[in-house]
Amino acid sequence: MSHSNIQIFDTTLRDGEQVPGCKLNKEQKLIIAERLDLLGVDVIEAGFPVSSPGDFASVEAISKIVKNATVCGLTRSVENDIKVAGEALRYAKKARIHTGIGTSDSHIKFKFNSNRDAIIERAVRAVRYAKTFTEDVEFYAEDAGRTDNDYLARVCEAVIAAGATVLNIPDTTGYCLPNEYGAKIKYLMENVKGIEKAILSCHCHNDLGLATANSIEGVINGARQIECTINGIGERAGNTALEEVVMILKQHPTLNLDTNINTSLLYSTSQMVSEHMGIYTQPNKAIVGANAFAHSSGIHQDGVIKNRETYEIIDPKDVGVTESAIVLTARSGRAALAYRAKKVGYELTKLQLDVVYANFLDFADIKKEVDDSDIHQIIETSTIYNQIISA
Ligand SMILES: CC(=O)SCCNC(=O)CCNC(=O)[C@H](O)C(C)(C)COP(=O)(O)OP(=O)(O)OC[C@H]1O[C@@H](n2cnc3c(N)ncnc32)[C@H](O)[C@@H]1OP(=O)(O)O
Ligand SMILES: CC(C)C(=O)C(=O)O
Repeated sequence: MSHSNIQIFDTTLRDGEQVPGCKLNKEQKLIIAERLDLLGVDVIEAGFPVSSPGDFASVEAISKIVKNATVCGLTRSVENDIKVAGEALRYAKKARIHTGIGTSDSHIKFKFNSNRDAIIERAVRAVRYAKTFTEDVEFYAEDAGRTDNDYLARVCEAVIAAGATVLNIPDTTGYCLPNEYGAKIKYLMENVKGIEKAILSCHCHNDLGLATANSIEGVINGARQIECTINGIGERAGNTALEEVVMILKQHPTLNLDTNINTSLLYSTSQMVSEHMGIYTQPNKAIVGANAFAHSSGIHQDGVIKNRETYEIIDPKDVGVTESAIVLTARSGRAALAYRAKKVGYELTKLQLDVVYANFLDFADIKKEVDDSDIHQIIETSTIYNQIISA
């Protein structure tokens, strides 16, 4: 079976930048946009042009420099938002306007004090107007996760008829269970007239820690685009993490789903975004966290030294990490100590290792991590040091 391509829509510069305290200036946005283009994302959501003169200028500047990806600007279903986005995107080689409106009963009642039919009319008007600036118009049905499927299908049909080519089905509040989100996508694939003229997109939030799982269920059920951010940053608990969905699809070839991402740039891109945004990445973060390829317990270390695959499903080089780390702690065993001692120049016999290991445990019990200089000290202060160096 041939593989289907999943489009990666990166929204680090838009939804990612909605994180409190992580303002980026134009220069930083340009650096990140260039890197995303190199990484191989298909779409860069560069900002929300009507929101401020600074964001307009950033989207315009990004449009001028991006070579391969489509550059996208977000709008509400408001004529002036769309006009301003069209202007900001006018230099892009490939431009997309992303417009939309809330479709859940909660949004319709409380945000818009409106009704279902009127919301469809506003959606259609927005898409038609966006089409006067670019052929590539994506529509988001905000809070689709809590929108009932029949009405959502009606919205989708109406905006496809108006010319939308991508239908974004956001789980805006991160509410859906993976099977529910997958079933929603399946329902739309099976019940929306004209669905063959558009692709469905997953935009999932992480309020319950399900953003990645939901996005994967979405593409398994027929969606062909995932909206995500580097390190999963984004509004509240964040968005689907780009590095996670990309590596899931790569590590599970039986899903027959591919992306265009150059995965060897994932780690350095994560570091770059974290530095510019001033947002620290948790050490246990999947794929790009400092501990993602670090082993500190003896049984695991022994396995990894014998064969990396015993405890690693990803080759660190595939994501741009040079090598796995064997971290020495009080939970480490002899195999790990011998491995690290060899790296700093000591080839220990089995007998020598037993003696040095006893010394090591005293040391490790009072230190969080035993480093290279500690290893020298442990060996130099051991009773058999002379025997080790004369060998
Ligand atoms: C789920 C998401 O992530 S959506 C994107 C969220 N990102 C942002 O909001 C960042 C950019 N936003 C902004 O800069 C500002 O909110 C602006 C410029 C868009 C609007 O600012 P203001 O005009 O001052 O409005 P404010 O933000 O207070 O309220 C939002 C208004 O937009 C309306 N609105 C919200 N979403 C939509 C939509 N998709 N389509 C049409 N109108 C909408 C609200 O109903 C409200 O209108 P009201 O004042 O008539 O009640
Ligand atoms: C604007 C839309 C796509 C969004 O960010 C959401 O619904 O979470």
